[in-house]
This record gives sequence, C-alpha cells and structure tokens, in this order.
Amino acid sequence: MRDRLFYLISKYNLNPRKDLGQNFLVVPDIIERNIERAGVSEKDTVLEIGPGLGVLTDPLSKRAGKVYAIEKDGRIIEILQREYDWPNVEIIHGDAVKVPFPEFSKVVSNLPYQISSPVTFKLLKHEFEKGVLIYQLEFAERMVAKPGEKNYSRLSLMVRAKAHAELVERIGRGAFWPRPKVDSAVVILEPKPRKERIELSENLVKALFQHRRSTVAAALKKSSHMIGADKSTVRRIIEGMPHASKRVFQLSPEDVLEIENHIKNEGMPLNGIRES
Ligand SMILES: C[S@@+](CC[C@H](N)C(=O)[O-])C[C@H]1O[C@@H](n2cnc3c(N)ncnc32)[C@H](O)[C@@H]1O
Repeated sequence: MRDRLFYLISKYNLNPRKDLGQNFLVVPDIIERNIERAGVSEKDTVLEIGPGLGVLTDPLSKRAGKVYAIEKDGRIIEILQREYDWPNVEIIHGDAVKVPFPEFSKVVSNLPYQISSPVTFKLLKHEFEKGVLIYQLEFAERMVAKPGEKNYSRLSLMVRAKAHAELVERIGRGAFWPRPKVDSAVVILEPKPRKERIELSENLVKALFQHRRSTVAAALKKSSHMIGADKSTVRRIIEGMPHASKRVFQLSPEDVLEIENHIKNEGMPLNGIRES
C-alpha cells in the first residue's frame, strides 16, 4: 500500500497541497482497524470524504456494497479515474462542505482537518449508523469532552446533543506522508436514536460559548445582541432561569434545552433567536 502510494505520487509528480490537508496515510494497520471498527459489509453504503490516492477507498470498495468518495482536488480525481476500476465506487468531484451528501449507512474517512468542523456538523444532520473518522487530536479531544472538562466547548456540546463520540486511538505524525505538524486520533461517531437527539438553537449555543467560563447569566448579558434581545429583556429573562449561575462550560445539552425553553416561555419566541 505504501509502495503503491509512493509509486502514484512519483508517476504523476504529485505535489501534496497543504491547503487541502493532503497528508496521506501510510500505515495499513490503521486503515484495516478503522474498516473493522466500522464493521463495513456488503449491506453498507459508505461515504468517504477525501479519498486522496485511494488507500482507504480501495479496501472499502472490497467490503462495502457501495462507496461514495467526495474529493475536491481535480488532479487526484484524474489519478483515481486512470488508476482504479472500482465497480462500486462513485467519485464525486466537489467540496464536501458544499455538495449534498448521498444517503449512506457508514462514513469512514481520514478527514482533511481544515473542514473537520463543518463536515462533522453536516454529518450530524444526516441519518447514518456509524462513523469512523480520523481528526486532528485536539479536535478529537474537544469532540469527546464531557461537561465541566477542560476541553468542553461548543463542539462538544453540539456533538453530545446528537451522538455518542469516543476517541479510540491516538495516531502519531509518522503515520502520514508528508508528516503533519499535529497528532491525530480516531473517533467513533454513533448518532443517537432520533427520539434522544436534542435540537438546540445554534445561536443560543454560540452566544453562550462566546463566554464559556462565565456564568450563564453573565454570558447572556454579554451576548444579548446575538440572541436578538436588548439588555433589559435579558435581565428579565434571567430571573428564575434554570442553570443561570452555572458556568457555560458545565452545561449539558439538556441544560441548554431547559434554558431555551425558559426563554421561549418568557415570551421570547424561538424565532426571536436569530439563526445564522
Ligand atoms: C488527509 S487527506 C486523506 C487522503 C486519503 N484518504 C488517505 O488517507 O491517504 C484529505 C483528502 O481530502 C481532500 N480534500 C481536502 N479538502 C476537501 C474538501 N473540501 N472536500 C473534499 N475533499 C477534500 C484532499 O484533497 C485529500 O485528498
């Protein structure tokens, strides 16, 4: 696999693009473990974001019923089309943040780290069984952080509202070529059953997490403009608000939902909270 990767790189004189996060996996064990973790079988339609030179796409195509691979770099699309003849792989040329995702049951990817956040939020808007994804280590740590922990952020809360996320393996820089400046980690992402998923006003969460170490009351006062309220309205809303004295980084998704419901009950309708 490693040999094939370097053969293709030299054959096509491919200069990896940093701005597209082109750090290719060169350790076959990691690829195998991730396919195992995803439990990919013929029943699955797998989505891969950023196939690169196909080191993951190739084994996925052998196990899955169907693979969709979204790739932005036209040079790579051309190489994939010339070098592989996968009967069940559909390559989509486009930006994974912008192109609509097809229906899929599993997502397995070594993600371009620049788009980790929008892609994760986009994935969580879809119905799927399981994701096995490689992220930058720090991002992965934020994804899985629990309320009250040092890394607990807006991302942690929004992921927690929709899915179970577990960091299952750390990966050193040497597992990639070219060697990146950061470490990586594998995260298993399993969306919660629909009934258990919590829909939150993104703007309320943003407004709160602008001030993650403040109390909820203080954060809302400081971010009043973000929820479309003036300071006196916020002062009124804070009266009797649940969790008002908690620090923002201690809030669970359930807590934020209670805050949101309180705001609505106080006569500020949800559509009063401007969604971006
Ligand atoms: C980290 S590399 C992974 C490549 C390959 N899967 C591997 O593991 O060796 C990320 C890949 O995503 C592609 N990419 C970068 N930004 C993208 C975007 N916005 N949409 C789709 N693909 C993108 C890059 O061109 C690159 O092929």
